[in-house]
Amino acid sequence: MSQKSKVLIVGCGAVGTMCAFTVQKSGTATVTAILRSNFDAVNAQGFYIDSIDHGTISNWKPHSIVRNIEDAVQHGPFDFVLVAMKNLPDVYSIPDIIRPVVTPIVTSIVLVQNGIAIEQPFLDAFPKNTLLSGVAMIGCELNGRDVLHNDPDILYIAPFLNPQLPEADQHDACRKFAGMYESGGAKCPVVEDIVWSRWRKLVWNASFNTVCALTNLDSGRVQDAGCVDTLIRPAMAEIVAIAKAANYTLPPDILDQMVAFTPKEVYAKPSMQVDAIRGRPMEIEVILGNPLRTAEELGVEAPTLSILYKLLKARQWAFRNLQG
Ligand SMILES: NC(=O)C1=CN([C@@H]2O[C@H](COP(=O)(O)OP(=O)(O)OC[C@H]3O[C@@H](n4cnc5c(N)ncnc54)[C@H](OP(=O)(O)O)[C@@H]3O)[C@@H](O)[C@H]2O)C=CC1
Ligand SMILES: CC(C)(CO)C(=O)C(=O)O
Repeated sequence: MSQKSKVLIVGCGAVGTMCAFTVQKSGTATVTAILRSNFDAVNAQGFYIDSIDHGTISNWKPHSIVRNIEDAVQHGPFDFVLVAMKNLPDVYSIPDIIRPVVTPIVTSIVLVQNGIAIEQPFLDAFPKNTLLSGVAMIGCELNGRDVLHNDPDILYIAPFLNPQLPEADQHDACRKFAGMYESGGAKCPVVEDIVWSRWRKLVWNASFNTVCALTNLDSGRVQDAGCVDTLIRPAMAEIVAIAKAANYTLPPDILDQMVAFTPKEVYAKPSMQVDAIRGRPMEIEVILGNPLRTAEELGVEAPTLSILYKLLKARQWAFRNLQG
């Protein structure tokens, strides 16, 4: 019998908990999760998960839970360190945070995060480790120990190739992770071009996430309010133009696809709106800052994204300076 993989979840929020659940359900891994604000609640009663993929599960716990990175070290060395924290390079350095649990050669780092151009800091910090880049098409929210998972989990994944390691080993690690994820009951397609997948998802995140966060209207009400034509489609079109200038061509009907992917009656709150409601830092840099920097380098006009970016930065300033 082959040995179980050791998996550590850093960022066991909405997405991280669903990843932890899926990996543990596969029966092929032992899962350690770092919990912070909800450690005591989960330690006492476990998570309550209401999942469109897995059904209703009460009192679920990862194999081990710990309070911080230092306490996680004893459960390693890890084969996979799955990062599902918010990607906030303006607030913290994730490579610095995970460094104690990344063993050279042994550990593959798996990013399950939104945004574009998020991989390079990890390649720079960990030249001896495989990096897997994952784009999650999931919808979920965590409140305390309660997870509502209402949009099926499809995790597109690929190695973000590290030129210092044999390519075959990186593909092997990716296939191993994807196999584990699929046997846990979710979808995990290995794709050719993960950067293209990131641009594709960014079309939604840079428009719906940002406008919902700024207006505090969910994905249905923001459409009732008329924002699709005034803000959302213009923002989407600018992402498509920046991607094209960067040599990533998206399908001609991508705007219609993304709007159709968002039925009004679902009334979902995108993750950035959830952060805005909670007064937490938002992923402004990886969702708007990075594409805007690419636009500037490549000479693409992006007036709508630029205004959304400035407004979100001001909103974030208010969280930090007026709300403590
Ligand atoms: N929610 C969704 O539907 C989707 C989200 N995504 C992306 O997935 C990623 C995760 O999002 P989401 O799950 O919504 O985020 P959450 O805010 O629900 O979860 C983030 C978690 O990270 C934890 N955390 C923060 N800092 C640290 C740290 N230093 N060490 C350990 N844990 C830490 C937080 O703990 P605590 O709360 O205790 O501070 C929290 O549990 C983001 O990039 C998001 O854009 C992608 C697709 C869909
Ligand atoms: C598109 C969506 C809602 C879920 O896939 C998302 O990415 C988010 O909330 O940030």
